[in-house]
Amino acid sequence: MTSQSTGIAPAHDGTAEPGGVQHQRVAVLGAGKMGEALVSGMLRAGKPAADVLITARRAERARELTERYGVAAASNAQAAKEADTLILTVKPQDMAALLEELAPHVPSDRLVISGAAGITTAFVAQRLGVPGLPVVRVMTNTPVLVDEAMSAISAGAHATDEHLRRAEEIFRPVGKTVRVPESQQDAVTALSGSGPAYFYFLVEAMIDAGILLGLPRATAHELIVQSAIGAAVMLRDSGEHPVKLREAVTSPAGTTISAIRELERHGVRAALLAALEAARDRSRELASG
Ligand SMILES: NC(=O)C1=CN([C@@H]2O[C@H](COP(=O)(O)OP(=O)(O)OC[C@H]3O[C@@H](n4cnc5c(N)ncnc54)[C@H](O)[C@@H]3O)[C@@H](O)[C@H]2O)C=CC1
Ligand SMILES: O=C(O)[C@@H]1CCC=N1
Repeated sequence: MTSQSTGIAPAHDGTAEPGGVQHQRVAVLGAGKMGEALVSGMLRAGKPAADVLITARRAERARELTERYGVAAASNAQAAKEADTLILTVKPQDMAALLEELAPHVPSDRLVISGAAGITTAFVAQRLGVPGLPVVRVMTNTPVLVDEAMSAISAGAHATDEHLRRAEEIFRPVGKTVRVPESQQDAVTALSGSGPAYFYFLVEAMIDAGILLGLPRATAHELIVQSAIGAAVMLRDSGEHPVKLREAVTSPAGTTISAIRELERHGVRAALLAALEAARDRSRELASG
């Protein structure tokens, strides 16, 4: 595919639009579930579709995204040439091959953002082999789809505050962002990257419990989902520690403490500690394939 066929001009660095808005072109390389969520988030946040490019392995997938969002599709090499910021959203296992394909085409003034679990900025920088190339690592999560993502952002060796700010501009409209040292990213991946899955797992188990207690599935589902939303909003908005919020539900000799005793007896807390440790360890392993 040529730039003529995408109808987009070569990359430019931060041209000021009328009104002073920075005009940066962003390419999402490997637009699967997370990549698509980011594209839709950037568009919801007001980024013009003309400033967003996607790449996909299958032509059919590229066509689907161009039709759905009005963004242009490109090859990986072309995206490297035409976008100021390259966001890599392939699976960790596909990262080495993507970087090998990109390496001859990435100019040193690009910002590369890796969103893959376990892949370090050093892994990306070493395989691209471009001296001084800024690389930022971001771990986000699927609530990016509803603008409630938790995205943790870390600078690689050559990434400056300005590069972190550019990454935040992309991820902040779709949720909350924090800056963390890269040494914490495997733990972050275990907590907030995978975190939504643990909550879904708990909700699924509690719906089953409702069935056990004789409730219709739809009723159990509605009761637990709304309780989860209510609890999440209280956690976020009250500023209270979860222990305090739990204590407020737990009446002396009441129902909640009977349930808590069973959770403790079955080692749910210990299971969560072990589970997140396993996720952290798996994140560490992913860069080695
Ligand atoms: N799913 C999740 O909850 C989260 C995922 N992540 C990370 O996001 C990344 C993507 O995950 P998903 O979106 O779930 O995976 P996905 O499989 O839906 O998307 C990856 C896409 O990359 C494409 N691809 C692979 N190699 C390519 C290449 N050389 N050129 C162009 N396209 C290529 C694949 O065809 C696929 O469409 C992973 O690295 C994962 O660790 C991060 C946070 C949360
Ligand atoms: O399960 C995974 O490997 C990805 C990374 C974080 C969430 N999902």
